[in-house]
Amino acid sequence: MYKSLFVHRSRYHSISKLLFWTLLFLVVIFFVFFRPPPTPDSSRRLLQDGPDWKSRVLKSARPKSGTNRRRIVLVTGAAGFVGTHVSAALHHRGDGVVGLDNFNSYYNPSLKRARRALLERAGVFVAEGDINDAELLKKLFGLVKFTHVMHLAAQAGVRYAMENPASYVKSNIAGLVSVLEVCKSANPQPAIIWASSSSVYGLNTKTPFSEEDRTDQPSSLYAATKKAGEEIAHTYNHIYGLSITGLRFFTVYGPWGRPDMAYFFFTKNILEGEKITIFEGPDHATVGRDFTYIDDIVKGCLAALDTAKKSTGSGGKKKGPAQLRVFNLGNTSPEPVGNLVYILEKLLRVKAKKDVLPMPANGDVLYTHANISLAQRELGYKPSTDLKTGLKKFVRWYLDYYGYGKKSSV
Ligand SMILES: O=C(O)[C@H]1O[C@H](OP(=O)(O)OP(=O)(O)OC[C@H]2O[C@@H](n3ccc(=O)[nH]c3=O)[C@H](O)[C@@H]2O)[C@H](O)[C@@H](O)[C@@H]1O
Repeated sequence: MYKSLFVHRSRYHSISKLLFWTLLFLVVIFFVFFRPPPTPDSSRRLLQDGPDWKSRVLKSARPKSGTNRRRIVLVTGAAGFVGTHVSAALHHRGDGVVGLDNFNSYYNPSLKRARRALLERAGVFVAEGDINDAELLKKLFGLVKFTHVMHLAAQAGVRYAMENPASYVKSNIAGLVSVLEVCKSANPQPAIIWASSSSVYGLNTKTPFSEEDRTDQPSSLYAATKKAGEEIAHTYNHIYGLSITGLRFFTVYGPWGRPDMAYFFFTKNILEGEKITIFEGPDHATVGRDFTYIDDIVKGCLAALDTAKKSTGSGGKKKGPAQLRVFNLGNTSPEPVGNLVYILEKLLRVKAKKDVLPMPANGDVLYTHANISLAQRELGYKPSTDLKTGLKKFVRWYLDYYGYGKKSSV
């Protein structure tokens, strides 16, 4: 009996040994042959460690020689619509500019790459990376003493917030905090100008919207994250002495624009003979927007930067009260969405196939209209492009960029 038990045990041992070695063999094979490829983050980090990356950052950050410009600006979201235009304008006047963008796929990143190519041809380097990457931000601030941060990176779009709410929290709240954290610890601290939104007025019915009006009734998660951003700005200003200016943009449009916006995809659909939907409010109320042309917005951004006072703290310590501002940047001449479509039809010489439908409960608001007196007074902001002129410039760019023929009136 002992013998049979012994035989049984030794057989048991050899089976478990065999199992053990087979398992080990499989694990080794898995790691050698099926190891996951490096994540985009780690391969990006390799790029960021190269000497070429550093020298490109430093070169781009240098203000134009022969001018007395001293400003060195970090532009986040530099490959975005507003970011590209603002970076180009800052560089053009001689400021040092370093861009940062994560090239996410909210809309076709090839448009973002094309914008980056445009900037790089002009001499602006756009580093690839995320505003939530604290290590990357530290590295940039370690290399360059930024005087200003133009924080334009964000998850944009009102209606997409219902599809992907987490992306709004990640970019517009966590991302903003990450940028403010690196700014507060910098020595000297930069002044910050950042993109808020007209959507913070939410269900406010008092028009035109003034900075003093209530903004505690956001109608979309997008608006709520922008409103949260304004409160977060207050906190960092209060605790750390950061100089912060928030800009409430009103439906910005123009060349190199965002394909998720109505004027952009209406143009595409009209040209391709696809239907477009025009929303209307209860009792057939007209839906309207204070559409604002990109060049006017750029002027407003630069004026905000030029009038920003220095932050008062350094290395995470406040030394005194600092500037905290918020401005409407709109056109102050709202237009019904139907009018936008009418102008596009004329410019494209194509009749749109339209459906007029009640506005779904998707976070949209009925109407926006900016009171811009404060920006006029403090920034000298004076928008000068009407919707027809602005759309003409947009359509000209669109036809050229997407390679359409000449069948239009522009
Ligand atoms: O002002 C702002 O702060 C916001 O402006 C735009 O948001 P929105 O004004 O909703 O711009 P679009 O998405 O281009 O819509 C423009 C108008 O077209 C209407 N629309 C949109 C889509 C559609 O299929 N049909 C339609 O009639 C909307 O109701 C809205 O009145 C931007 O997308 C936001 O990122 C920005 O923050």
